[in-house]
Amino acid sequence: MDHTDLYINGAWVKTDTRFDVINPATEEVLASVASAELADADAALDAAEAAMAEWAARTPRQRSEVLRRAWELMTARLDHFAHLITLENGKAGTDAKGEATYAAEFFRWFAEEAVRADGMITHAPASGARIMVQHKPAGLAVLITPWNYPAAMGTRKIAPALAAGCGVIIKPASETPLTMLALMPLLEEAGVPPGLVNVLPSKRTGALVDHIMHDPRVRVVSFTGSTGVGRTLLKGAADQVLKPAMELGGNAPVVVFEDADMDTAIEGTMLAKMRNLGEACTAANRIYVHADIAEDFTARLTAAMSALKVGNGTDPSVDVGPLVNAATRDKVAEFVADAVAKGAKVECGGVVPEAKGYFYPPTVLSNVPEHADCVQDEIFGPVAAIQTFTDQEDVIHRANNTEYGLVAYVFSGDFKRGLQVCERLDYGMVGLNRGLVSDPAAPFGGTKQSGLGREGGHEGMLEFMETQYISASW
Ligand SMILES: O=CCCC(=O)O
Repeated sequence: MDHTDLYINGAWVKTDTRFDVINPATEEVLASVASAELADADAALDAAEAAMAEWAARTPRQRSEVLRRAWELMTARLDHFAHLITLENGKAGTDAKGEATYAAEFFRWFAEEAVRADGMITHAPASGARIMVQHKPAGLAVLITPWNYPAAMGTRKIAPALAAGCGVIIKPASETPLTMLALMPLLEEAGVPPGLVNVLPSKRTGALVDHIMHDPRVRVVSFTGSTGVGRTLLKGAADQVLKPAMELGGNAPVVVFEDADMDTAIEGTMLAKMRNLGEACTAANRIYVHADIAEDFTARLTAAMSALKVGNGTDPSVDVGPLVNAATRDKVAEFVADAVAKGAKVECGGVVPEAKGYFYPPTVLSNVPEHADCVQDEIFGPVAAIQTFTDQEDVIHRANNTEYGLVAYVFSGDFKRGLQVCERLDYGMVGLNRGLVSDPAAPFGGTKQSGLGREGGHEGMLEFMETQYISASW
């Protein structure tokens, strides 16, 4: 591996302490990576502060052109990034290429948004003073990214921060720091000045992030990961009253009505379930199928899941790679064992293979009871848990009956009915006759315990900006 050290102020910094990154398909050590300490965080903060002063003073068009170049460069190197993603995360080649493309697209989208930081000027109704509203870069941002999308969850934060004029410090997941480190030479080549983007992998995540969040120069904390860690970060952010952007857990329901087109419903459910082998906060977690079509739906979903080839993601014929680590694989196996003990039927899969690697087979469970753990919590793996319903009001209630509110999916042949149901679902995003909502041009984010703020779309850049209002007379 070429880039395994800290990246601070445009330079590679070695450390005494290092940690191993494991290939989930082979369980072998892939690389030994530098682990940042608090002094490294201080150096990164100094570098980001200095670089941001010059970067924020550039015109929006100048910032936009650097981001556009980053998109061009990454698009030309998708295979390189996809390979790295597969090596450290495990996901299959098609998933990895999809992620690399998605990741690059955030640079293009925010290159286009950088020149659209709108404002407003109007008259105060009573005093007649001019009300002038503009958006300014918020300050330094700390970005904490997860292992499930080592590239895309980083670029979804870096691109809007840079578009807004902010400097950043990234703490990538300890399981998957290599992709983010490999992105740094590309950003240099695109014209990102030294110090503006710094990457600090670390085994001391909690202490490091807490230290950074308590530096008064930091104004934004942006995190993607579990709700539990999000709550801890929010508590830490409160001390400095940081702007939080939190993309947290999900428990996505899929509702398949009796009037749904079956091909669309199967294709959409497969995508919602198996994109990223289920290791996504958007993954279908509870599949509610109308009783009249449940038998047919279950048989067809089982056939589609059974047809997927499991193996090392570097093999181009493989559809499903390993899960990221043993703990994730074991948790998935526990969810299945719990559901079966409570009455669920295994339609396919459900057995951990003997071979090396953190593999879990695509699995379909039918007759899953509402009190099964996999209905209450995020599975984060390739397990489709099917339940049935007969009444529309009942299924809306069950779909909303969770502390999470990230994404839901609805399948119905009646567009009016589908939209009416979508509007009654308490979720930040809903897919109607689609199993994919993620799009750099759309505001990604959830309600309730699924988080605060939005990434992508027009809203994404505003997370890194402060609104300033000037009351003027002239
Ligand atoms: O897992 C979280 C995000 C996935 C996505 O952006 O589609």
